[in-house]
Amino acid sequence: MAYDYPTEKISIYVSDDGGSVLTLFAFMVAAKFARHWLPFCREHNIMERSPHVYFCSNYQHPSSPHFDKIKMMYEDMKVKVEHVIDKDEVTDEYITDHQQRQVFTKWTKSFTRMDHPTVIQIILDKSHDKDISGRLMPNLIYVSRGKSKTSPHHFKAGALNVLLRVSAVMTNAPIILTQDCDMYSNDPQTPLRMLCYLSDPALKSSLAFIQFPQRFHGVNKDDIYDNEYKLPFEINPMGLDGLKGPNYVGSGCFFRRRALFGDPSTPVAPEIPELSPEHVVNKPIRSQETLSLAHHVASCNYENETKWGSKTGFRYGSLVEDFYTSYRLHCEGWKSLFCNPERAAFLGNVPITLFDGVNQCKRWCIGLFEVAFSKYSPLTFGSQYMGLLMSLGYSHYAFCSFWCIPVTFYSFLPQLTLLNQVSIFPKISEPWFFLYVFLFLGSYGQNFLDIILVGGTVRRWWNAQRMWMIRGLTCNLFASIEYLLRSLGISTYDFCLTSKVVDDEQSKRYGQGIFEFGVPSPLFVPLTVAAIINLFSFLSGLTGFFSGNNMEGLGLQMILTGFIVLNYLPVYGAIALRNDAGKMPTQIIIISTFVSVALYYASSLCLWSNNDSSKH
Ligand SMILES: O=c1ccn([C@@H]2O[C@H](COP(=O)(O)OP(=O)(O)O[C@H]3O[C@H](CO)[C@@H](O)[C@H](O)[C@H]3O)[C@@H](O)[C@H]2O)c(=O)[nH]1
Ligand SMILES: [Mn+2]
Repeated sequence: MAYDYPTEKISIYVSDDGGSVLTLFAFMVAAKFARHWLPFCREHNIMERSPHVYFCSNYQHPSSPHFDKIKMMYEDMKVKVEHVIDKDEVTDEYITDHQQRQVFTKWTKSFTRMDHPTVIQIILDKSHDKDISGRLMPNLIYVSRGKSKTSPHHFKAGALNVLLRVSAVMTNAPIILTQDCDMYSNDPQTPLRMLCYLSDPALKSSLAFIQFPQRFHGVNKDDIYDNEYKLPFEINPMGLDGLKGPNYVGSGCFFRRRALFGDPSTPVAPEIPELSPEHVVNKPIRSQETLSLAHHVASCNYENETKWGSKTGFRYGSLVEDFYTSYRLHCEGWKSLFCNPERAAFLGNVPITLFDGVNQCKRWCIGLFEVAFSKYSPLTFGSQYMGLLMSLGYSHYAFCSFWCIPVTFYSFLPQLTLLNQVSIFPKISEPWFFLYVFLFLGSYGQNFLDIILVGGTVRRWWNAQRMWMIRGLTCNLFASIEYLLRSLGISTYDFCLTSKVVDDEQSKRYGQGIFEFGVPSPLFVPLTVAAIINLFSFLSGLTGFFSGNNMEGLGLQMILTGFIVLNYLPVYGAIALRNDAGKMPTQIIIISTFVSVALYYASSLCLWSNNDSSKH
């Protein structure tokens, strides 16, 4: 709302997919505060337009009565919202007028998160609502789409399509910014940057969207979980920008509305003319007609037998609706652009526990598999419609979980054979030895350069490569198994939201750079087994060397195992040295020990019988 842009041209649609009366209440209170906040930002030319960030930051705030007053208002607003959240209901004391009471009556007894009618509430209307300086305010509209247990809701893509339709009926602006609930705008000038591109006549006809990188606040010093994901959010998009453009990453992206309705040359007409990007809205948003049409297009059955999710709007069929939508747009012939200004345009939250991080990654990997093995697979369909390089770019993501295969092999095979003193790699004297060394140094060297060149540090690189290793045995592995089970019809999956809850102890440990396990989840078993086997294998190798056994040909295995042990130091700490709530849960340690011992015996049996048969 506080962008440096004519306010009467901005409309904000807030999607509350959970349908919570508390969210609506919070926005009503926030809108009141905005009447003071917007003029305050303009007058003092403030860069931090998120009040939370502004008041938390340590900048030199002007110490004027004006500042103190607005800070007090902000605190008041916060207390009000927190109070209502604690009570878990909007009590009468907070309802100021009849109109508000009217809205809240929509939350009847039968209203649940998964089953409720549409609620659309105009909180601010740019044709009447003014701020305290007399300027008109942007539209602020709360939308909670209708839901029923019997109709599919398609997760975030479904929510975005409802916003597309409701906004078409009410205001139909040609440019749309999508923004996640856990992100905020960090630069009031962003719309101007975006307009430079979108109004360029040379680009205009085929430019579908402009993607700003996902950047984050609150990442700890060395980014222990590689939450910044520099590769997919910053490094790769720069490369893709030289082809058809970066993929959409779900947030911080400006779309041309037209791009969601057919390819650049042949528009796909929506089922009612009011939804067409060409439609000119000529009724006030509060008119009965507009409101009832808006409710209609937001209802849970509206999409039945329409092209929504297949030919128009955000596409359905993958948990990574962002990736999939931009993939289909690129196939249709649209282009995109990457805009990466020095000051982050948007900043978001990161998961602060390993469990949340790998779970988020697991959802992405499953979603990517859904694209990889769909009839629109980037390898077959993609290479036909957008060229080899672009389709390789998309395939590289779509199939990324396959990393679990080499990572699993390299985490167990050299170690188990080392424990049994069997050599599997070439000896130092053989020429093949240098191929291994070259491949290892080459891929690690490239990754190192990539990260350093975008301003990363050596420690950040180290942590990023460690997380790659950990993801191979957690999210990549489990995503592959779950995808397989789903394909066989054994299970289904869900969009597990990334946790937005803040636990003080967890935040503290995250701040200190301590790995947080804590949750007794099967996700951690392969990782723990690998940690145990690598440690024992490395120790047995060391004793072998020092006691003068014949260790010829085991050098590479020793180096690899030592490297993995070094990477797993935080895992050993979590298993043996810690006592806080974030340590490795005892169940996981016990199960993993059993599995490790079993693996060791199984491997010895295999290798002995092999040896025996080769002697015969
Ligand atoms: O059924 C749903 C599920 C999610 N959301 C919204 O989707 C957004 C992203 O959800 P979040 O839990 O924050 O997931 P992340 O893993 O952090 O999201 C990343 O991954 C998603 C794809 O899986 C992208 O859409 C996001 O933009 C990207 O930030 C949030 O605003 C949610 O409110 C819905 O509206 N309805
Ligand atoms: Mn998120």
